[in-house]
Amino acid sequence: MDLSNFSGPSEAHNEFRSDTFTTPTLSMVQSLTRATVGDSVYNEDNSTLELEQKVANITGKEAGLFCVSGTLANQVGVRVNLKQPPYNVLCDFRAHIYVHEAGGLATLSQAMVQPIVPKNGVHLTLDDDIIPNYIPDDGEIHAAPTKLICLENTLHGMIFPLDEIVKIAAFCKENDVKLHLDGARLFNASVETGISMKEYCSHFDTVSICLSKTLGAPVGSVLVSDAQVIKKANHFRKQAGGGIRQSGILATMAITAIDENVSKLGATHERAKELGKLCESNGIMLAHPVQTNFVFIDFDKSRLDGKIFDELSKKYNVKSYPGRISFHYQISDESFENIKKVVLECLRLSKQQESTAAPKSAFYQST
Ligand SMILES: Cc1ncc(COP(=O)(O)O)c(C=O)c1O
Ligand SMILES: C[C@@H](O)[C@H](N)C(=O)O
Repeated sequence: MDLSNFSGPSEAHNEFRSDTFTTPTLSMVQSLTRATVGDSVYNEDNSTLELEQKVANITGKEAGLFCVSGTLANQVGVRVNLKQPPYNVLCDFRAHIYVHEAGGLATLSQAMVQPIVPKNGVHLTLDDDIIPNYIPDDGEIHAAPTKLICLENTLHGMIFPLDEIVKIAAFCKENDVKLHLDGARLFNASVETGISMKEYCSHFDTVSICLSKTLGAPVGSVLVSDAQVIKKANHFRKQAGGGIRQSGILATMAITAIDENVSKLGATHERAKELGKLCESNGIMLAHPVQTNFVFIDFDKSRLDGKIFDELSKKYNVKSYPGRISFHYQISDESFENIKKVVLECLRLSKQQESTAAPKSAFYQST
């Protein structure tokens, strides 16, 4: 069997569009020899049960539910926290669950969503953002009471401060509001801060953890919570068509991704920070501070030309959005040098061209 496709450099070696492009490794493929093939709709696949328990143990929760995507893990995580409409969900206006999950909050949860622009421009705070937008469940029939708050850590690569999480969690407990974390890149936050996954997750009712991005598994996320909550979440997952039959082959690859790649996240952050420093030392404005694996360049304020960036990306054989440069552990040394050349040459040529209408970056707009 020719496995050379998995043993050479990853196809994602020059991929800066997203860490979702990470590809399965030879060790992940080899893990398939250990995969069980039970029907996990009946909770009879041991590899899937092993993965779910592994992530539950890492996060300090009782149970986990393997989902085929972070979107499904989030949407089931939201739904399982909500009981009787009308209700309102508070989140950051940039939150993935609001911007990139196809309106699932409205359709799957019948939720009114209140997207909030954080006053500090970086992350939500209890006093400045949550409390002013919180709607009490006091019987006032014109409103939809707030019954869930969703945080995201990291959000655009930025780490949500633990002290603020603690304050928001205490508020939720005092006001019978549930708290969900979109932890698609929580491993990145934990590696960067040294704060354990258990500590972060202890403040939330439900947490979704992605394994298919920064960790490099081909598929999957795990929703973690109390056992009773996960039992009900499984019901909503099935309702959404998310019941998976022989998921053991995906589970063993995800287990391998956790075992082998968490330790590699720090190096991806260092590269992102290096690119961020290079930008700032050359007068290029960043839309967000670089804290983990994303560099968000403010093309408008920096007067950079997105078309020039795209042309240079082709010239240097890298794939990237102008406004967001994403790092992951499969980026090659050569591609890292090339993305730096793209950014610096884009600055030089944009200045040269002094285009008066620098087009907005194609994908992520700065706030
Ligand atoms: C913060 C965040 N949450 C959730 C998701 C959803 O994950 P998926 O693309 O697997 O649905 C993503 C996507 O990468 C994400 O960036
Ligand atoms: C686009 C979005 O769904 C994906 N999570 C990304 O960050 O690339």
